[in-house]
Amino acid sequence: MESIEQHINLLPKDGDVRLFPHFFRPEESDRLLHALTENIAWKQEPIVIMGRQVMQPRLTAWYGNEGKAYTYSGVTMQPLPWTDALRFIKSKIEPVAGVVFNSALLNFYRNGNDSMGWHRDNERSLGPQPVIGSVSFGAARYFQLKHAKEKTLRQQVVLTHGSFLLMRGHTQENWYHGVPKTARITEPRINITFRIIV
Ligand SMILES: O=C(O)CCC(=O)C(=O)O
Ligand SMILES: [Fe+2]
Repeated sequence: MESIEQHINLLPKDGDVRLFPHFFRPEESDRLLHALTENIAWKQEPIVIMGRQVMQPRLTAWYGNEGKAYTYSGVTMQPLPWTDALRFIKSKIEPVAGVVFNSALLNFYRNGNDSMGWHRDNERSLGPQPVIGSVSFGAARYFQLKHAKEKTLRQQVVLTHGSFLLMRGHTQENWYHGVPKTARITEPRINITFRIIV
């Protein structure tokens, strides 16, 4: 099994982010990309930014254990039950992450014009020092991190088809992350962030 110790921390301080670029084999990743594209209840949801309702620049879905509701921008969402593909992915990453996840936010980036703005996954419902397991399939996209206080501290990695990124420790307190728009990418990308709602 892959272990965290074989992978260096991508952050210079104040957090812990490890990347496993080829966590799932290419054929397995193709199969999972297909299953997730077809069998997830993808929706484009509105969000409120500075008092105005706008559509999110990507499709999303929320899956998890029964009873683990999730509140996001004032809206409480009930999770859909795990699909086979999600259960399979969860079972592969949990031994490496060293935790058992109970929910997942899924994002579908239709092309390079879809994105995720700078944010921290530091909601109260995730508890202190949350462990977040992020799995990606499809188009390779940049994943960026920037320190909350020291604006010159930045990190960027490419999240490829079948990669696994683990964020833990003080990362969500001290670092923002996001997925910028990218010109010329026409292929979709799916990302799943597995979480623990406490
Ligand atoms: O798409 C990604 O790689 C990032 C997703 C993310 O940050 C999130 O779901 O909170
Ligand atoms: Fe995030």
